[in-house]
Amino acid sequence: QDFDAPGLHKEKHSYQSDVARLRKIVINSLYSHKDIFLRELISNANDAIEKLRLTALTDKAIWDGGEPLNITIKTVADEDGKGARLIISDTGIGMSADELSTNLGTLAKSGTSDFLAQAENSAVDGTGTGNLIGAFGLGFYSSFLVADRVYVASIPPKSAKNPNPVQNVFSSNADDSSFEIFPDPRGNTLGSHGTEITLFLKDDSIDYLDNEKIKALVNKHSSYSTAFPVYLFSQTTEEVPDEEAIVAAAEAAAAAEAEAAAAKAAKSAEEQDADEAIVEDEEVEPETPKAPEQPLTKFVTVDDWIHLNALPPLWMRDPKDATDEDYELFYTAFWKDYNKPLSWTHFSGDSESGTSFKAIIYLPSKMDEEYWKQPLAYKSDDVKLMVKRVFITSDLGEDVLPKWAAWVKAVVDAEDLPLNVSRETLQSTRFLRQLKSIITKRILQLFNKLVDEDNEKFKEVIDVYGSIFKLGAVEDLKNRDKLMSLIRFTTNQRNYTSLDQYLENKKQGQKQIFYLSEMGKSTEDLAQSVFVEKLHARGYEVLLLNEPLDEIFVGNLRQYKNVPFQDVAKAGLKFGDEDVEKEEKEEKELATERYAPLLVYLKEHSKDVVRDVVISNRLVASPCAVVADTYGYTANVQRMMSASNKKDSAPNYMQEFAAKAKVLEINPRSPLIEGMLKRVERLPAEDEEPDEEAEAELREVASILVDGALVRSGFEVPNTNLFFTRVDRVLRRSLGVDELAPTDTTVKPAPPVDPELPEEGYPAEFEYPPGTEEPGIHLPPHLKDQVQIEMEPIDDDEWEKLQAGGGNSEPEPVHDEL
Ligand SMILES: Nc1ncnc2c1ncn2[C@@H]1O[C@H](COP(=O)(O)OP(=O)(O)OP(=O)(O)O)[C@@H](O)[C@H]1O
Repeated sequence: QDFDAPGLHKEKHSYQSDVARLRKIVINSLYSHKDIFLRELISNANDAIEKLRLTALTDKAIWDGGEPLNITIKTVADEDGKGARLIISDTGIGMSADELSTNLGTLAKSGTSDFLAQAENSAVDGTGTGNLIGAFGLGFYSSFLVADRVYVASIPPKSAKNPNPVQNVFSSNADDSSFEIFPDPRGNTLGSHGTEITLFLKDDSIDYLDNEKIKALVNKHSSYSTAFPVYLFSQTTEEVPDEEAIVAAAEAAAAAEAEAAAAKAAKSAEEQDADEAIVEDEEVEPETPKAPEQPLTKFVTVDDWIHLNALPPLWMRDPKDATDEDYELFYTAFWKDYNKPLSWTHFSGDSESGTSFKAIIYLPSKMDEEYWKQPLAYKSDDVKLMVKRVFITSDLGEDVLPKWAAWVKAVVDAEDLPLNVSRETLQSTRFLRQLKSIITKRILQLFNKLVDEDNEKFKEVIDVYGSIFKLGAVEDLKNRDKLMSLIRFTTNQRNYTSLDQYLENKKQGQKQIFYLSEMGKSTEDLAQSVFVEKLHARGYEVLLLNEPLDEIFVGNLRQYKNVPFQDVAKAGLKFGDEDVEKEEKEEKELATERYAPLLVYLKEHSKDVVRDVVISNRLVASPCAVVADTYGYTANVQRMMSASNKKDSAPNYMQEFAAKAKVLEINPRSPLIEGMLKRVERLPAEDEEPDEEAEAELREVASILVDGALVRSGFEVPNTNLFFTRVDRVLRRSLGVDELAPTDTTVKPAPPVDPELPEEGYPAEFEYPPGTEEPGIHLPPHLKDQVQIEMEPIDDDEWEKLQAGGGNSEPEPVHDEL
């Protein structure tokens, strides 16, 4: 009986809407990647067998270790008229009718809707379909790339919940929005557990009937997807001895011999009779009759199961026998990461506890986004522990790796651990405790090897792992020095500079490592900062830090090889060359004397923002800058503090104090500052008649100067509106426009309240954009930060037309802009 036999009771179910969408995307956009279906189905089969084996560790009734665990592939040409089929079976955990319906009819993944929206977009513009496969395992639904009809027959093992499991079938057509579930009309063909997926191939996919193609595909994409054997059904024609023909031939030969003997006897009797009569007759031997010629072999079709993944797993092989491609394919198959790994190391060893093991450690080329959300709480399941090639667990507990290395992907195969080791016992084994230092040591070695051997690759490493090294240096005291030596910085002079290189470039007398830190700012912008200008002009190197971790990093470490870090935006900066410093000191003293009136004036004027105003020796071209005290907040830290304290309404005096702990530094060589000094000096003395206009003007210039210094130094101005009103006034003055001439600020008020209430709800035919439940403007996620919505002004005529159309008889005042 087949799946479509008449009279079967088939229960019809609808696909969850996301499944319908996903299937559509898969079918429409991944056409040129059809091959992936096989990899996906083999990977599912592997997972199902793995699950069976793991469940059986605690419940022997499920599988006693006797029956073989394997995956089989069989092709059937359309000789029986049912259609060409590819059948993929496994002896895994199987599914009940309910599981068939939930697992194959719904998507349980979080973030699926986002993914689908993204996928739909990339499918529309034809880009990124390759990435799409990478971003999301398309799993079972990729079957529909090659099949227009799919049947999944499955039976779960006997369990307390399901003591008499039945083999059920899930069936669906590629274009159906529903699927059916029904008991398998063939009865139980799968034994005690397992799944069989029958793909009725589309006309354009008949080439998957070719065993050679299947072999090539499994070799390329799936030889590492599973450690369980994958067998391909094959039929070959062989020439074998044809027993029947041999017997018949022997009989025929015997008969012919007998006939010949009889003929000979008859002839000799005849000869005796005629002996005297015909003496001259020549003696002629009677011809021996030949047995009819028959082939003694025949051609038979021989069924065979070819083992496709017979090579030992990659980690068990000698690294010399494996190619880069082998390592890359293994990585993809094992961790389902479709981005090529950055690098890897393959080694074997003996732990101190005497366990010998083989391992491969990979550096992924992208950090899992989840990692950076909470690097110190990230728990990976990417270190896979095997015992004698059998997967045991990837849950190795909290501390299997240092936090900074929790992203690593590794497979470790231990020879001498018991196969049925439970997670709890495992965690107390010495081997696991040693694993942490083994893996950490090897990762660091791998990074150092890249530093020594492959500079270009190491730059890629820095782009991905740069922040990780900083985190590690803060968090992992034991490996701090090694991690510090891996960190690279952009400086005002070069890129990818290590701290050792920085120290080699240190100038005579320099006793500080100079840095400027502002999160999120480009290093180009940082290099232009007022705080860097003099250091740069004099040839000093300054580390330009713009990553979130940087401030924490320098704040925690404070020094490298006994040389302290110095924030160039803070007080305490010392060049260290005594002569210059002496000269500068004298210059500064002279300037302080000369600029005393301006310093006093500015100090009074900016007392709400800064603690003091002083002559600067750090500025070259800029007129002024705001510098934080050693204990004060830099602009960067102040921004971080105010972002994290927005909701905290209670005033924090410590913070206010720290925020004000900054100094305005002015550049005595700047003409602007000189000009201001002159203006201050020209102000009438206290006992003279005040010149209100001149005073107001100077106040304004001073305010703009202080605010400008704040902005230049990365701080926010206290009152942006006021700042711009002042700039506006100065601009008017410089243009000779009347400062007090008012701007026409009249606007047309809104029309009166509309008495008509909008209808509730939305029209019946209203369709929300896919993936949204709320009305509104919905942008696909990749456009969210790039698109701004602008309202178009409606001109008066148009508005009046609208008004007239709306039946409003009285002319209403109208808006000139909406
Ligand atoms: N051969 C199988 N045996 C048992 N269960 C299966 C089999 N194939 C699929 N399933 C079940 O169906 C679910 C959905 O499969 P699907 O391939 O769509 O996604 P997935 O395997 O969970 O994810 P991904 O393919 O992205 O790894 C699986 O999680 C599993 O529970």
